[in-house]
Amino acid sequence: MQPAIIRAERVEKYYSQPSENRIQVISPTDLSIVQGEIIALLGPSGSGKSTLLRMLTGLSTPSAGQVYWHEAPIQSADVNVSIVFQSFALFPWLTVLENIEAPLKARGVDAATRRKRSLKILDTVGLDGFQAAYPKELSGGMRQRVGFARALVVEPEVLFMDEPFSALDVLTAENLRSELLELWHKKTIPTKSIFIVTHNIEEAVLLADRIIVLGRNPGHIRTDFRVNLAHPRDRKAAAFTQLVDYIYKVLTQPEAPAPALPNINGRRVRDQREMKYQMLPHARPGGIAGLLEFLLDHGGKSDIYRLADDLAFEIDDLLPIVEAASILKFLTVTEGDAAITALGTEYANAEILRQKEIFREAAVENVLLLRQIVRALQSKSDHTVPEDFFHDTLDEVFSEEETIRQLETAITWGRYAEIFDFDSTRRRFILPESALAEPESIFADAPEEEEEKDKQETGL
Ligand SMILES: Nc1ncnc2c1ncn2[C@@H]1O[C@H](COP(=O)(O)OP(=O)(O)OP(=O)(O)O)[C@@H](O)[C@H]1O
Repeated sequence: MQPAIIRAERVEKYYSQPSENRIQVISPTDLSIVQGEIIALLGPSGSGKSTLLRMLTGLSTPSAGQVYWHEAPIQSADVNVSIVFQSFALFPWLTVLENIEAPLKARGVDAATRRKRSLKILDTVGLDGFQAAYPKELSGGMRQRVGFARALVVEPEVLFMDEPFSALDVLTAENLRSELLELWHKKTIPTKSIFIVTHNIEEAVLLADRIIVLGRNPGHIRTDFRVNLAHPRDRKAAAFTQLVDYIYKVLTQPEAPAPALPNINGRRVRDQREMKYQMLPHARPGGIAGLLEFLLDHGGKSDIYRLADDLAFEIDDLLPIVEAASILKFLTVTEGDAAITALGTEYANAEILRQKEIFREAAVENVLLLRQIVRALQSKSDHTVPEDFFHDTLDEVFSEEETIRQLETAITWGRYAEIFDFDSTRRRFILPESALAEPESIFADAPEEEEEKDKQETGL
């Protein structure tokens, strides 16, 4: 799976009651927020949506389990999130501009920078001209714009919203929703993920890339699925109403197991919790070769943090390279140590052409996406396949942004190792002449057996 920005592992929440000992509000729950997605959290009143949101932001500590921020325990991490509340939660005694500046002031940002950043975001959310107004002079919609501006001014990595539109009239809510989507899709805001709690099923289907529905007594995830509909979404489209109906069914049958996910446009909607698709780390073959050569020159084994220091790499830049080398079985990682394997040693010592050959065999054997590309190319009489074909498969598992990155990495690896050619004008994969001569040689086992095994492992 894709690395999580925030990951909740078996989190639970209990509250003490004067009459009883305690009540459980959330039962053990796993949930990850990854880059590039808008998640909508739906559920009946009292199912624990706000409680879960507060734990994911680090505002509230789970009674059991742990929340991680970039894999570090959230309580000790430098968390960069903001929350937009239903009630706007503005300071009535401060002007619009001062309200927006407040979180920057709390973070110790100097006055000149505060002013500059606040004016810029004020402009982005359509509040120019209102900087000197007080909240009570504003309509609900304008107040919530201030709420958005105040949340966005700190450039949060994850933007949380707790029913942000439910105190607004229908038209104002619609207007703000589409403006938010525009900021997100045009990347006007650097926010990497949005998590929105809502009661409104249509709002969830309009906005979200992924929808989670909670059940109650105690709160638990009943369904968690990806919404693969292009934007702008049409409320009247069959696929849209099918999803709305499905969620409605889940919510109105609280005691029954969640009904089966529907088929949308001929494809079954996937439960996110079933997804086991391999995530390709974004490393270049040159980087992998460089790492192996360095390891070989330094005794073949090293602590990964030490390695980052020695190479003057940020750990976050080194980890994908280590992971890629590990997927290819060029090295093994145990207890924080990376150790080069016999295959890795052979690769590091080989001449360029032999290196490509070793990489090709390792990549096709160990990387599912590359295997699927080769298989598709071999099955086509013209030995070409459009990129879109794989885009659609990956889209079921990854966000749009990650899907593009997965394909970019696969193309880089495939081209380097001469597994396939890629026509970047027509966005098509092409089987090279050399593979055509020996079509089966690229698979260790018979293709059908391998294909069956891949399907069983990934469900795709
Ligand atoms: N501080 C608290 N002390 C005791 N119980 C609490 C506390 N906060 C929340 N609860 C209880 O936890 C349960 C979940 O509350 P929460 O507000 O998270 O649900 P919700 O799904 O967000 O509800 P709503 O949709 O009505 O906002 C409710 O039964 C609520 O009464």
